[in-house]
Amino acid sequence: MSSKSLTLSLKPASAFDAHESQTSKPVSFAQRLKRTFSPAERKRLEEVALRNEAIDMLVNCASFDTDALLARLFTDRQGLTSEWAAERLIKYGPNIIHATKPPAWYTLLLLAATHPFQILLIILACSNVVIPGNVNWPPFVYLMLMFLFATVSRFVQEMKSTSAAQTLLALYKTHVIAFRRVLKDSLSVPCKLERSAVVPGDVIQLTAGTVFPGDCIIISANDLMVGESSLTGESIPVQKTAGAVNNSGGIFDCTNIGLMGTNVQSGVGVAVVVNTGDRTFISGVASELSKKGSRTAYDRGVHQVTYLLLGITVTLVTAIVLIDIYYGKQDPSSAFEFGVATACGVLPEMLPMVINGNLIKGSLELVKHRAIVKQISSIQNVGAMEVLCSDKTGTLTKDEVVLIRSVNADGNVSMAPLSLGFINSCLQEGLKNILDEAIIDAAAEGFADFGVVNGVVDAYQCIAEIPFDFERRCVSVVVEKGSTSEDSGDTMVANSVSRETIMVCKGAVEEILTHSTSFIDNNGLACALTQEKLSEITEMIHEMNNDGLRVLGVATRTFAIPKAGYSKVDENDMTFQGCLAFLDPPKETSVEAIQQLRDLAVEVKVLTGDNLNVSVKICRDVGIPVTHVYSGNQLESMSEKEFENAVEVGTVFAKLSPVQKRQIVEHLQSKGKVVGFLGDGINDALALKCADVGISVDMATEVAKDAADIILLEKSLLILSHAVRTGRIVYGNTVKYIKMATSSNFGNCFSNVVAALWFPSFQPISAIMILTNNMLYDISQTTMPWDSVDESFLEIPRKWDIIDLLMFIVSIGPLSSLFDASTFAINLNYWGWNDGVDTLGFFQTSWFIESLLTQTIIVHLLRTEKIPFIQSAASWQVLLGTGLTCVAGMVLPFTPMGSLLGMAVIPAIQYGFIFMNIFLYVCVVLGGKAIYIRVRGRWL
Ligand SMILES: Nc1ncnc2c1ncn2[C@@H]1O[C@H](COP(=O)(O)OP(=O)(O)OP(=O)(O)O)[C@@H](O)[C@H]1O
Ligand SMILES: [Mg+2]
Repeated sequence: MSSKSLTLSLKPASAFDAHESQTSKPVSFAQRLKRTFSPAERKRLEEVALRNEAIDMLVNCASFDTDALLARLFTDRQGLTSEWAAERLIKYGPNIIHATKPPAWYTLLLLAATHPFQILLIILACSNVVIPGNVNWPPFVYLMLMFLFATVSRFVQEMKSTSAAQTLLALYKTHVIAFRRVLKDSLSVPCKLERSAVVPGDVIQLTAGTVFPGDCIIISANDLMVGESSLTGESIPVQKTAGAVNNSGGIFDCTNIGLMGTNVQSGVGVAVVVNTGDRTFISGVASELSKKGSRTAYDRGVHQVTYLLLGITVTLVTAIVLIDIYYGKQDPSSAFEFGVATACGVLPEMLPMVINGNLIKGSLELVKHRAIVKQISSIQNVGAMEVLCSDKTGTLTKDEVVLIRSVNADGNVSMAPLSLGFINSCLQEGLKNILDEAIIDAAAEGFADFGVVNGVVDAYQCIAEIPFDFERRCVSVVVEKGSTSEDSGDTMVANSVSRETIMVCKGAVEEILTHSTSFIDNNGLACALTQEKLSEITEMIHEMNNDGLRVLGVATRTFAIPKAGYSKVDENDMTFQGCLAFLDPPKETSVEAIQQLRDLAVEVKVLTGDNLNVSVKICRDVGIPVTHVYSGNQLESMSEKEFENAVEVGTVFAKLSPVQKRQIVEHLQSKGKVVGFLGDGINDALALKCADVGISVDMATEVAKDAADIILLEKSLLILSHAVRTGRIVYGNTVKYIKMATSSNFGNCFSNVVAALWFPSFQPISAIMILTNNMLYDISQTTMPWDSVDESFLEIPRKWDIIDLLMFIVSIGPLSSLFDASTFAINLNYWGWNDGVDTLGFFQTSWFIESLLTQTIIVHLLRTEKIPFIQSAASWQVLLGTGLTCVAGMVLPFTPMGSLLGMAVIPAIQYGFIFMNIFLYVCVVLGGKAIYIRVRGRWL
């Protein structure tokens, strides 16, 4: 290592140091912080100050010319050396936003310990030891042990889910191309860097699909259009420029700034990274954005369930407390304590644990089927998916596009379109996709026959490019014949390609024809493109499309005098050179996969940017109905009503722009549908982000992968049917828990109201017994993710339905109250346990056992719509869990722990009464279930 490079490598760090030392430790600010805020708040505020400073510096940099900017960032156009990059990586840390890092273990522990349920346990525990003269240690110890157990189990579950999420994220990587060199004097090479390895000063390449890896200043741009919807919600891309700008308007007015997370929609360029990780603009809004972005069907469902349960709890508990106070059964503080314990009984506080357990299990299951779930909650949305919108290439068709025909405007085989297409595909730097690859492959073969493959591209110098975009659907390069290999091109390229400046445009054939005024005939002569000829060419293209061929048009325009710059408006008055036809055959598995999705009641719609005829042909081949097909233009000219109808009935939508793809997804969602979107292109990113579940593939563009929730390691619809089934199992086991827990807890709570009115002088169960009951039941429920789900349940999409949940709770819940009432009657009248003092232990113990047993046994009835054990049995884990809970409940009164809880050993005959009650209860629930299914048409 030379001393020169060492000096240079140290410079950046010290310069940035100086910058930071001004910002992070301004003495008065720090002192003020210390005086006013807690250490955690102080840290957060310091971070905010640092970020603001970094953003100010970014805006400041926007006004620098490129050389000054690079000097300021201690880098140059060749990029960083490996050593500089390594030093900066140590200094600034990996390029990760703090908000997306997993919480530390102590944060999880703190959250687990401060859950309302846990706080209540502490309050109840302390209430036994704080009143002087009434200190009761055993219940205190018991409640504290309960607190410990609940905290540890919640903490372990949270740790498991965090590490599973991290494992899944580690399977998925995002990249960017940066220029780096080994030493200062070495040649700079573009290298594929993982996004987390990008550091300030890195010089990165921008092509369509690139996601800005940090906050950057653009130093070179050619028709660079950047999508900022991830930040601003605005779907129209913004034109970016290179070079100094007036920065007085702020960050969004500086057209040379590319912010982290935004992406290149079209065009090419180079940018230098200024800020990374927590210093970026997006890091300040990351948590807000993630909140906004996560309102999927699942999240909406969970929110609704939470509010519903809170509503029910508050209503019933208020009723109990008021009745107790009214009858003077307890003093207000004990009534409140009892009320809170009852609330704990109703709330399924294991819900987050059960949901997480289910999600983790499902996500890890999907990895086996070669799909990575980026956001584990998406797994439920896949199960709920009713419509899958998909693009066409690589999904329905193979990812192996082959060029099979190159024809002129007369339909005769001609090498000119291929050679021109080849020049265009090789020289364009923007979006190179499988069509370009197919052209290059075919041209290489074709040219090889003529022995001139090498040198053709060298013979032409690209002087300008008008990059591809999905609105124009074409790309142009402007070339000049170079001097290095005089003869090489002439044999291949049509006569019109001479030594002049020529623009070669290739793209969707309809668009190319619209902008052409002449064509090259069989003799190589340019003729006027009449209406008649146009119809003839269109007819020829239709025929190729009907054979399943994708067709691109190629046209040229010659400039006698080179222009200073070229843009879209120059793509006019062109000479149509001919067509390139590609074979894009459907995958063998597509028919089966579509059928599988249909069997799972998932409707498939194809949303493509490609031509209508070829899309219809492919869809027909794979079994997608093609009776209602629409093109983007048709949709545009429709009234709102017509559009709604078209989106509803249509199965194939062609020639769509990226915004139209998103509009269709949005519209389906507004009709209450859960929508999935499968796509891999830049043009799919908006729709992917907007869908309830965005699905992309590992080979996709970075922007599509970024927007997706699930990444398939193989682009196959077959994986999707596994994903759908897994999602539905996850949903099934979650909803089972919610319905079972809430309905039986609701029943118990309702029985408490009945008891409060019936025998106002004492409580049917003590607060501590409610908590014990609740805890035993919850332990048995932790086995729920391992339960099996009936095949019939997996047949249709399942989504959260709050009305259904409410109906379930109020219809099934109170059934248990009937038998609770019967136990109360036996206790009061047969045994005479009604003094609320000497016989209180008997009364409360017998109801404790009865309520725990009914609640646990009923799990087997509620978990399936079929006849339990005979037609559908739970998994062994659930059988074991519920069995042990029942045994524990019955044994408890005989143990010292039982007496601690105030339990008494009840007469053997009372067990007989309880079992009889339970038997009758099971019969009634079976009957109730049959009626419920008949009326509501569903069970779970
Ligand atoms: N490399 C290219 N050069 C020129 N034109 C292209 C190129 N790639 C695509 N096009 C044109 O743009 C249109 C839309 O692009 P594309 O087919 O990739 O859209 P899409 O919605 O992703 O379709 P698909 O469903 O097939 O993936 C194509 O039909 C084609 O006419
Ligand atoms: Mg595509």
